[in-house]
Amino acid sequence: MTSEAKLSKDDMTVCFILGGPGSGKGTQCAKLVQDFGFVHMSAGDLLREEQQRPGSEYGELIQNCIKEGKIVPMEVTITLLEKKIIESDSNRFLIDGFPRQLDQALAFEKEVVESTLIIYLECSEEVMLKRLLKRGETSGRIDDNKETILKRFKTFLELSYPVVEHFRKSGKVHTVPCEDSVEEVYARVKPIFAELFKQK
Ligand SMILES: Nc1ncnc2c1ncn2[C@@H]1O[C@H](COP(=O)(O)OP(=O)(O)OP(=O)(O)O)[C@@H](O)[C@H]1O
Ligand SMILES: O=c1ccn([C@@H]2O[C@H](COP(=O)(O)O)[C@@H](O)[C@H]2O)c(=O)[nH]1
Ligand SMILES: [Mg+2]
Repeated sequence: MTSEAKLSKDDMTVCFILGGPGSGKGTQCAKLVQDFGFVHMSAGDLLREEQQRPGSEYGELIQNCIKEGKIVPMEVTITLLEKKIIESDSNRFLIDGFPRQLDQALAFEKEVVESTLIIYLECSEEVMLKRLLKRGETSGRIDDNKETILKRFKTFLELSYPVVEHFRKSGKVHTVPCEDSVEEVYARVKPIFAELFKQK
């Protein structure tokens, strides 16, 4: 990583999709991809891919962090995200579940590219817990169990939510209540994108 942003906000659009564990980030991103042609990059998925890549020097570190609901050092995550952006033909990206911590937000915007828009999916822990326990019946994710979910909630509140607060000052954050059905939540998200970006 260098000390200056490598990419320009004038040439590309990066939207951060933030929210607690199980708030529905991935679900809403899938719908935005269909309607607005963004490339969806889930930081968690990229880390899981890297963890499983034979020969990865970060495999064990990533696995331990995910199991404990902790945050993987930003050098690893930013390198994976940056590589995906540079390799892509697109210039519209939804970055789901990143930045997870204030220093990550500052580093990514300074060294890679500034974000255009932030969606914050607001959800109670009660609803998120219910969704994640249900997802855990089939997901196979090592962090979809009650013990890890509670740790993930703590990490979100203490380290990740301050990222949302930070971006609020820039006026880029749109807070979306997300305890209703997928379609009802998307009916709130879609107009935000429709106003800023052309539909496919
Ligand atoms: N609005 C909704 N109503 C009911 N269930 C939902 C809703 N949105 C998502 N879900 C379900 O909740 C679970 C979590 O959703 P999703 O994977 O999109 O969340 P996430 O924020 O990406 O979670 P994580 O942070 O763990 O990656 C999934 O099983 C999904 O089908
Ligand atoms: O930027 C990130 C994103 C994720 N992690 C780790 O992965 C898990 C799962 O993330 P999901 O977004 O729920 O898929 C998360 O609890 C962290 O341990 C990360 O460190 N940095
Ligand atoms: Mg997800």
